[in-house]
Amino acid sequence: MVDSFVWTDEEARYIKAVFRWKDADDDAARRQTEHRRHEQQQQKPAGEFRVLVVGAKGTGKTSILTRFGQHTFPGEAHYERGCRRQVELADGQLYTVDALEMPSKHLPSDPMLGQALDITEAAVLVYDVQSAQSLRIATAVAEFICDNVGAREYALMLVGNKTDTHDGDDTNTNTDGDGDGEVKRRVSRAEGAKAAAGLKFWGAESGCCFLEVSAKTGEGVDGIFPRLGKEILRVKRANRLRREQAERIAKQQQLLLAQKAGAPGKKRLGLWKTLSIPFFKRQSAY
Ligand SMILES: Nc1nc2c(ncn2[C@@H]2O[C@H](COP(=O)(O)OP(=O)(O)OP(=O)(O)O)[C@@H](O)[C@H]2O)c(=O)[nH]1
Repeated sequence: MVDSFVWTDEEARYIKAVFRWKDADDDAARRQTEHRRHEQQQQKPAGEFRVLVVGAKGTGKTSILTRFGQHTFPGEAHYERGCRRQVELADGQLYTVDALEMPSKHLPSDPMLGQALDITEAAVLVYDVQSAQSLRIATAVAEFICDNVGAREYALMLVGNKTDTHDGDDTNTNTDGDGDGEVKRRVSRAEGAKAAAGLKFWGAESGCCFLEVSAKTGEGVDGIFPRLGKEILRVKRANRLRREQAERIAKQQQLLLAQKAGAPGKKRLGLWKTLSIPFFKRQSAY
């Protein structure tokens, strides 16, 4: 077979058999995936997450949602400003994610952002790794959210998009503004991670979650919502524990007050009770 480019009948049969086997293998894998998808569709989701996707203009919010919802990069024909999809968390449970983009033109409007916060329980803050300004906007939005949600449970995630635009170097590669027309990474992964760590939110010791992705290649995008879902559950658990602890303390205080009120030496008996006590016992009743 090595010496000749013409296969013998036996070789041809062998090759065909291998390909058939490969096809069968692929078919089995495809059937398994479809079966799993079907099973997931039948499975009742354990819950639902309502997520706001927010960030400066052109950071790739629409592209991320399109990649997440339709597994494509938006062309001229279709794009997503909101989508609904199920994700599986690490514990194997399915959750429905309802993700909604906040158009960047509404970003400077506090009431608009406030309304969007009211109907969501988590936000993905998107910045473009080619723009330090977009990271500053994302952190400013995070601070606005922290100030506005108050005691309400809310989760955050910082996402650096467009990682495909650099050559894999993790450092800040172009700050010289040499005008060569090529846009490079202006925010290193370390800077993004540091910004996320600085966003202390809902008792997260290490700051908010952080991820770098590329909506164009799809890298990392599928990790956003399962990770955020996990964070939402953590925040909810932390809030429930906080509430339970506050209730426990309040109960203990009530008990202490009740004990204090019920402890004052001997009680003075009413007249009727006093008269009903035999005479020889009355003295000791006072
Ligand atoms: N190279 C690259 N380009 C991207 C990526 N994501 C988005 N873009 C491009 O960035 C531009 C803006 O993307 P959009 O998804 O429209 O950004 P947006 O944040 O929704 O924009 P606004 O709605 O205008 O705020 C488009 O030209 C996209 O093709 C990415 O991961 N890599």
